[in-house]
Parts: sequence; C-alpha cells; structure tokens
Amino acid sequence: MTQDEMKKAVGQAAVDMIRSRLEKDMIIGVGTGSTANCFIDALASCRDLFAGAVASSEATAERLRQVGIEVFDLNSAGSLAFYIDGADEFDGALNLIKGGGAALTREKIVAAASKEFICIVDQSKRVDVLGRFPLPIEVIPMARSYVARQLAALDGQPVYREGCITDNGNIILDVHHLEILDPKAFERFINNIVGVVTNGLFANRPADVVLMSTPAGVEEIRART
Ligand SMILES: O=C[C@H](O)[C@H](O)[C@H](O)COP(=O)(O)O
Repeated sequence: MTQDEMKKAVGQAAVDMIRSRLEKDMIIGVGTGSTANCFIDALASCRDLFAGAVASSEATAERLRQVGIEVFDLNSAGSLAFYIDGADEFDGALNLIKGGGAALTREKIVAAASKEFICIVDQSKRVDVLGRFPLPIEVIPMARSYVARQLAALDGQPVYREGCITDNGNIILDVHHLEILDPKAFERFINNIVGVVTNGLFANRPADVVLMSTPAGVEEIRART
C-alpha cells in the first residue's frame, strides 16, 4: 500500500466516523494538507447531511467549494462540532507538530473552536518524542532575526522557510534538532517570545483521537492515561 493510498483510507475512515453524527445545521472545521484533502474528497458524498465547514486555510476553502461544500467564516459559525486535520508528527499523548504546510495558526484557531479534534495521519507520523520534524513557527516578518536568535539560544536550529508567506502575511521559521520532552511547557514558552504569532505544537489542545493508517487498516488511537 502506498502512502497516498493510506492517506485516502484514513480520509474515508474519518468520514465514516462522523457521518452518522452530522446534522443539517452543523458546521465542522476542516484542516489543511494532503491528508486533509483526502478527507475533503471523501466528505463530498455527505455534503447534503450538514451545513458546511470552516476552513483552516485559503487552499482548503477553495477545495471545499470545488466539491460543493459551503465555507463559513468562523466568526459567524460559533462552536464547531468536529475539527478534522492531519499532522506532521504525533506522540503517545496525542500531542502534535503541525504546520508543514504553513497553516498552523488558523489550524490552531479552528481546533480551539471545535469540540472534538480528529487527527488523521499515516503511520509515518508516529514518534516517541516530538521534534524529529522541524517545528514550524509563524513569525511577524519584522521580528524574524530577533525570534531566530531567541530560538538558537534554546539549542534549536531555526531555518527561515524561503519564499513562504502564510495566509496571514507572516513568515515561517522551522526549528531543527529539537527533542521536545515537555510539549505543553515548550508550546507556551515559544508563544511568549515577542514577534511569534504561534508555533506548531498542539499540546495544550492535543487531538482527542488519532486515526492512523497502516497497510493493515486504520487504527483508532486514544491518549494513554
Ligand atoms: O500546515 C499544514 C498542516 O499542519 C498539515 O496538517 C500537516 O503539515 C500535515 O500535512 P500532510 O497531511 O500533507 O502530511
């Protein structure tokens, strides 16, 4: 089974998980990336069962509209029933690293506004300790050098993502060579650096459930207690 086939399978599994819980007036949150795109494609078959979606990026909004799903502004949508999105890494507590596609800030906002976060990944995203994937940080452009110096002092190696401007008009620094042993504290610490908009750790709002695609099928993973 190829990675693309695993992404399609987990996109379909997420639709299977929520289909019977959709309601006519319900608005759901939809994430960004290649796995989220597979979810959107599978969701199209249910478009008459719910009102529409809030998108975590301009790219997702466009894809939702293409398959006939109405896109709502979060400010007029209220609380969302579900948020379905991919991730770049997840650990046993369902903490995530996200933002490989530069959509982390809007993703974090939509996740925060959602009652249940269903994360969809293939098995390559599972790690014991977060940090193998460089941690994306969205930064106000004028603060780029200042924030990079603060991050370097943490023993991380910040790398400017050349040519990437987020949907919010900001830049991304990817921090390499981290071993994130306390994701909740690290998320808060990075967010306290002046000039940081947000970082790609989802630890203070982790996923509620991870659907992980493997060649043998899709596993449902809940956090270890
Ligand atoms: O900014 C992008 C998002 O956080 C994505 O959810 C993440 O990068 C995973 O993307 P993919 O499903 O393409 O691996």
